[in-house]
Amino acid sequence: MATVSAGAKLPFSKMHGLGNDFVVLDARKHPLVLCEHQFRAIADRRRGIGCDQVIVLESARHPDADLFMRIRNPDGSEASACGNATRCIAARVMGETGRAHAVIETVAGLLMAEREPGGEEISVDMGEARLDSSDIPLAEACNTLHLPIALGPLQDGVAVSMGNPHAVFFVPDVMTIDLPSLGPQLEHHSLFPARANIEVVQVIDRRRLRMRVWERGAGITQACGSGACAVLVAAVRRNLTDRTADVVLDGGRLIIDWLDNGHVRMTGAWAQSFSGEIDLARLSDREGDHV
Ligand SMILES: N[C@H](CCC[C@H](N)C(=O)O)C(=O)O
Repeated sequence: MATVSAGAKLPFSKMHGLGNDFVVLDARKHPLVLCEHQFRAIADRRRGIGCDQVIVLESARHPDADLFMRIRNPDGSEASACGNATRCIAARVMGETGRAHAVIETVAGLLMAEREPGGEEISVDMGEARLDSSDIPLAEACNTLHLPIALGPLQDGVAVSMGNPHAVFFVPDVMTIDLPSLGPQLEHHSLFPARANIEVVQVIDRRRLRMRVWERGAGITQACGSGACAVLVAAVRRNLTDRTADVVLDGGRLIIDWLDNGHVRMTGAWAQSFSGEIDLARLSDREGDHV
């Protein structure tokens, strides 16, 4: 793959799902190799464009897929799943093809997406929820329904993988939890060798959950699609909700279904914000540099 010359100007588009925002780079025609520090610089809200994840569109590897979606967190780490971005990219593919469905290939596998009647919302089959310690992954074999860690008000969590690791903690009121302090401590807990996305959730009733999230490699975001899937699965495993529920995040509502085949379907809105060009020569990872 050709690396991007320092003087390159990169076209991008901004999209978001419930306020979880993305810089989208289209490398389907011209392969793109960016260094970790360039991803960090692009995602930086002070020195770069600013986003929760940088999404790179690549040519599909799988014959059934429309494209391959690569996901990078603001810290430069690569993630295997991003529910909100999957809805945005699926909507973009549907706009390009005129079809009401799309197949998005990710590191975690093929994701099937459909446009809902009315077109405002997209449903994505996010694949199977994985529940075994080794699949999360956890550093030791344990009961993923009752994690052996406690930090202040966050205790007795539930681990779920949606292709990326999540630790879900049930609390009486999500607005009382000091996520900026507790989130990073748990993200980096020794039980999570690949770190973890941390969700706090309160049960409103058997069809409604309220959650907030500290995302691995990103911090607090307005919404986390894979996290909402993990929260619903955890609540069903604890017999706190039905297998379909509204999950209300800071940025809005997702409908999550844990299907009989073990897959999790997520339905929600998406949005295109604006587009522009990134002048890579001006992006720098040095603290204090300004674009
Ligand atoms: N921070 C996540 C990736 C983004 C997930 C989130 N934005 C979503 O919508 O699922 C991770 O490292 O696994």
